Amino acid sequence: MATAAASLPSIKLLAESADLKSIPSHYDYSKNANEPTASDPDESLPIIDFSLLTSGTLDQRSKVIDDIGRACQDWGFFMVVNHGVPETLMKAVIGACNEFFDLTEEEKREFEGKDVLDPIRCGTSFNAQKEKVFFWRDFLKVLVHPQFHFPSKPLGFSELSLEYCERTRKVARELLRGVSESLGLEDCYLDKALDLDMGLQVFIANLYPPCPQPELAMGMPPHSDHGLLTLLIQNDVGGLQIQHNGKWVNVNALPNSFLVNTGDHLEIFSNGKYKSVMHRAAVNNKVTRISIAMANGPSMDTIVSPAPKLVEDRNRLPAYVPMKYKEYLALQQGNQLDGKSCLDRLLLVIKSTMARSQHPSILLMLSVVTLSLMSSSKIVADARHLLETTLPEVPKPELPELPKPELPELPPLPKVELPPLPDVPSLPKPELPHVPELPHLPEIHDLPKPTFPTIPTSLPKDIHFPSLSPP
Ligand SMILES: O=C(O)CCC(=O)C(=O)O
Ligand SMILES: [Fe+2]
Repeated sequence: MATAAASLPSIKLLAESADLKSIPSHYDYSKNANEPTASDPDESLPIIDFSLLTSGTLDQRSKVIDDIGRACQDWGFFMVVNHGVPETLMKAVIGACNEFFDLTEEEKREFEGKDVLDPIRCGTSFNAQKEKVFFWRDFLKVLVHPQFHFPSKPLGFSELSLEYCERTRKVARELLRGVSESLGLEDCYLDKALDLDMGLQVFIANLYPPCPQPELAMGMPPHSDHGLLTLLIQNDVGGLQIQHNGKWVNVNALPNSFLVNTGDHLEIFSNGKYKSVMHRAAVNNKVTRISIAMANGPSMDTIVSPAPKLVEDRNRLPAYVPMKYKEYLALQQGNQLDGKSCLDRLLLVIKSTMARSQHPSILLMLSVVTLSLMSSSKIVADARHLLETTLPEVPKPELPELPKPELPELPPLPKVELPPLPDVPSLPKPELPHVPELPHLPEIHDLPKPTFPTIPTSLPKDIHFPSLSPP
């Protein structure tokens, strides 16, 4: 595939080639995966009025926070209205993206990038080096925070996008404060735990030109996003579909709204309460669709694990192995885009335990393996202590080789009842060593008698005494 990938033209070029009546077979996604078609949703998609979050009364704010929590839990998706980002700015950035994709193939090659973590990358499909079937999509992907990078062409694109990135980042951070509160945490808990001051923001522009056989091709296959929340806008042409209650539903966007979806790192952080939503982009045979997704995540160096407060305080087992965000990103971006396969790797320990273990002690032991990878040293220490003191006879289990799992849907985690800690036996009174008696002090002998100088007893003979007789 590497040869085909290396010579793969942009989808724009292919779509514009004269007389294209059918798609080349390596764009036929239907051969690869029989994806069910989408329909319009039975109920209306959740709508969040952003202005009530920032300037509503206390009651209005707490209602919006409840709505955000419910939307994250039931849908993994909501539309945000009254967000304060000017519509003119949104439209101008979409227009500038269109101009970028209009650059010549050679001009765009300057921004191609090599590595999946390069700050500026453009190309076609998702990861053409790894794919067997390609997607009907060209893209530009730029890391815009904590450092702002951007292509130097077309003129003015970078300045306009900087403004747009900053405005959407503010909206995303405000929404994440609401998300944090909706989880029963302080509004700044998530922000601090995931170091959002240094949070990664990625600007992703997608171009989906008209496709002669839209029912066979796929713009973007089913996937979840890696970050916390993604804010998406489009050029008034629909195509986004999300999975809801096992069915694919069309997202019919409200004018001037952000389409917001939950990402894998929100699922990890909330310990599975807010699942990242599966979504895909369908294509059409009439007009070009452009979308801009702003992915907002933790800082690249944060090791993300389920929020300790959600695990410790609520007596839950963490359901995901911790991983540095940067490594997760490299893993997801460096492979084929395949549903939630990347996130599933972090879930495997628990899943395989659930699937194979009949014995709660094995569940406990494997949980300790999970826990020992976690940052909360208190939980790890408690769990290890428990294992050592209550289960000394349990042999280390021989874990079978895990096949590329066809795993059943994860049933809800059972609450593991931890046995009470054993009584600590009282320590025997220590035998104190015998302290030897002090030796007698030596007797102080009489001081030697001082020798006094001998005082002469007779006067010297030659002393002359004056005569005492009267003269
Ligand atoms: O274009 C769309 O509607 C979806 C894009 C998307 O999912 C993404 O860029 O991650
Ligand atoms: Fe996405």
